[in-house]
Amino acid sequence: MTQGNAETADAGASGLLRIERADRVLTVGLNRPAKRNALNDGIILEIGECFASLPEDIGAVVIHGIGDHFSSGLDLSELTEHDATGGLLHSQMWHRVFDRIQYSRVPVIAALKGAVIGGGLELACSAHIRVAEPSTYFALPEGQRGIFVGGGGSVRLPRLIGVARMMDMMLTGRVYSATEGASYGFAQYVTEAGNGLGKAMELATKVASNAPLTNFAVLQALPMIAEANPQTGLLMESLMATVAQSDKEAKRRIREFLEHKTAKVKPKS
Ligand SMILES: COc1cc(/C=C/C(=O)SCCNC(=O)CCNC(=O)[C@H](O)C(C)(C)COP(=O)(O)OP(=O)(O)OC[C@H]2O[C@@H](n3cnc4c(N)ncnc43)[C@H](O)[C@@H]2OP(=O)(O)O)ccc1O
Repeated sequence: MTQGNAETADAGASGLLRIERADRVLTVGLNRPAKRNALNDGIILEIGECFASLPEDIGAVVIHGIGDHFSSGLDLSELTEHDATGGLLHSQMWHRVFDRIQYSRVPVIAALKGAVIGGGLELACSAHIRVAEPSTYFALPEGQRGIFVGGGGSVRLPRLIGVARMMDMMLTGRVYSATEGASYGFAQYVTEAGNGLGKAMELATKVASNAPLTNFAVLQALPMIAEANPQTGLLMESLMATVAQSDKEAKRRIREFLEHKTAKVKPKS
């Protein structure tokens, strides 16, 4: 990990990640541009360490790619070293790391550009919000390589884009542009060229200003509620709402609004 400034998290020192901090936002840069940020074991393990040891006062994380691409996916030069058992362990290692992202205490925003391929797309899907520059393209070329997704893609991607579209992607190798991707749910924002990281930082600063308990409920409870049967879901919602509103942070924020001390909710003029 490259030391960005004195407040940089301490996930390792290999240079595979460039981790920097701006106020309450941590940026995690995949730093193998010569290999188009292909995800080798080293970089996956460092991502895992980084998310396991997020500083307590961090409010959001932005993950991005150094160079022209987010990530070209699994480092294909390493996969050939695995037998079946090794393959299983490898995939499960990715699952653990990407779960740390998905179940992170704070929101994670992926700033995408260029290639978002295979395991790179699986990584992006474990984030909570995805921002794409116009250069971004999404693809799952596993079929061409004779492999299958191994980073949780078969679980997370159908939930974003549907089983039929994922089947089409995997069977035909179809490449989706940034705008197509956004319309299908790969990305929530498409920015101007060169502004992906800036937009992601802007969003991260905004989400980091939310009450931590609300962010926690959105990240941890919302996905479970959405998949639960309606009765269970509604009960979970009521419980979560009760916990959140009894927190002193909610009381403080609501009082500030009633005393006209905080911003109103208005559309941008
Ligand atoms: C099965 O268990 C799994 C699976 C997985 C996840 C699976 C996957 O991710 S499958 C998808 C794998 N990725 C690809 O097939 C993409 C391959 N790369 C490209 O198509 C191109 O490199 C590019 C991304 C479009 C960029 O093109 P360009 O800008 O022209 O750059 P290049 O000259 O091609 O590349 C420069 C340099 O980087 C090397 N490289 C690029 N991508 C990879 C890669 N994915 N793996 C290894 N190396 C890569 C390329 O070879 C060049 O190297 P040189 O030495 O020649 O300079 C997950 C978990 C499981 O358990």
